Amino acid sequence: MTSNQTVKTLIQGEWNISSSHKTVDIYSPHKNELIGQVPSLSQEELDASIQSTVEAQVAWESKSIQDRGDILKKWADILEERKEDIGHAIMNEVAKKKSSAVSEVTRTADYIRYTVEEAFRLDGDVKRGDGFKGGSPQKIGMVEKAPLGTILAIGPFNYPVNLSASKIAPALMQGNSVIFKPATQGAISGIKMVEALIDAGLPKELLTIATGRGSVIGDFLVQHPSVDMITFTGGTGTGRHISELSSMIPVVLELGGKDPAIVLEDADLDKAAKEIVQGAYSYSGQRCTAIKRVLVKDEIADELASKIQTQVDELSVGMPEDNATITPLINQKSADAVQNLIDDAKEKGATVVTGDKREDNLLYPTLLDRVTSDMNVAWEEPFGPVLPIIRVSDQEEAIRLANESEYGLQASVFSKDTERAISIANRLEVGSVQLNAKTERGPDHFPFLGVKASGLGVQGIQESLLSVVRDKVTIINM
Ligand SMILES: NC(=O)C1=CN([C@@H]2O[C@H](COP(=O)(O)OP(=O)(O)OC[C@H]3O[C@@H](n4cnc5c(N)ncnc54)[C@H](OP(=O)(O)O)[C@@H]3O)[C@@H](O)[C@H]2O)C=CC1
Ligand SMILES: O=C(O)[C@H](O)COP(=O)(O)O
Repeated sequence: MTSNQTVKTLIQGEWNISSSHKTVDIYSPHKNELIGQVPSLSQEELDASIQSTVEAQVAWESKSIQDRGDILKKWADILEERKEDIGHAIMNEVAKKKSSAVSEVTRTADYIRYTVEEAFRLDGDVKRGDGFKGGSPQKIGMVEKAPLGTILAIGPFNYPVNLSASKIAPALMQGNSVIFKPATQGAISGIKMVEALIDAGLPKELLTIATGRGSVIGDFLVQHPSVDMITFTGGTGTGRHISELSSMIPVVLELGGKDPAIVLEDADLDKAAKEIVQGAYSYSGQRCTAIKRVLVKDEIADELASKIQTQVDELSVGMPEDNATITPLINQKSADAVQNLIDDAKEKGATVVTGDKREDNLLYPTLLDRVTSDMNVAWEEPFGPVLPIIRVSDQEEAIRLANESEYGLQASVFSKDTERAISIANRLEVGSVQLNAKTERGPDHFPFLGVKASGLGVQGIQESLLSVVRDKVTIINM
């Protein structure tokens, strides 16, 4: 494929390829064929584009919030009009089943609309000087929310449109400009999403799409002196690296997880099994919020395992075009990593209840029982369709194992005794706890956060809007 088949990126206010003609190949995970190329930008090109994006921010900030909102609402409408086309790109690039790929686009349009409305409601504050002992009533403090400047938004492959727009929309709405670094596997979808934004009327200079491999351009972007804030979703290793490199700027990190489902003896086991299977296996387990281990009381473990197995065996396995739930993983390396976890558990005595079958990067949904703490799958995050069942003797052991993980994104607790479930929830070191339901991010206006190795800062619509502004205080001395 030559460079004239390369998908153009947005640099210095123009849709363009790299002047070096260097590109990165994008292969479809399930067809295993080249589906396009994106420009591999040099540091010099990025630097020039960041400069023009920084300069464009001044005029954008001075626009009225209504005008900014109009452009973003139009963006949402265009995304919805193009949901099939963009959904198709997502499906091709990350092997997400067609219906979920399309609903990722409509979910994104809804997210943008809510962001606009929420931004209208986020007013500043007025402080009285005499509210503090000795303060003068002649002093009035006007506390406004000012944009931080230029936001570096870095997204992961698994939601290449939604998790990018959920960073870009709040940043723009609050008057910032944006450097968008899409995941390489997902960059074509990300570019299509930005095309819709430009067609909605966003000034082109206001956004740079920094295409190229994160391993090549990532450190340069993160350390760029014109970046005023970083918002990142991706792996914990990358997130840690970014937080070490960045200096004196705010950073929001949404990282990996090892979400436990704690199932108590008084739970509705049919409901628990259904929620656990949906939570663990949708999009082949490639979700940070996927249920990644079951901690179950020994006395009900056989029954629960059997109910989970029945449902796992009903999951459709195949291609994203056919709307299969289990589709090929993002690449061979990821499939190898998941397979290694399964093999390690088997060697150490785990029981394969179902699954453990592989065709290239297509892994069949796998359920492991009698997983113990010496097995890697008890602790590591598999970004794939494998679920370990860990049997516990009592509630205390479940809480201890849940909290022993380095991760702390979400957890589920299944019990008919709500007070008991809440008291367990209060002891879990995670961002959110779901009572009697699977772990998941939505609804999207709820705060979404991870603690420990799962993240730093909070997303969610209001929280994301607040993460890209600072207080600007003007004191009137009457
Ligand atoms: N908590 C949450 O909300 C979520 C967490 N995740 C986590 O993300 C992981 C899977 O996503 P994946 O895309 O593989 O994650 P990665 O961490 O591999 O990549 C995420 C993004 O970071 C970029 N990147 C890579 N190196 C650098 C660097 N040095 N500096 C700056 N950016 C860099 C990548 O670019 P490139 O693609 O070019 O390498 C990509 O855009 C899982 O661990 C999952 O749990 C995923 C979704 C949601
Ligand atoms: O990337 C992820 O995994 C998401 O943040 C989780 O979103 P979901 O729970 O809506 O799939």
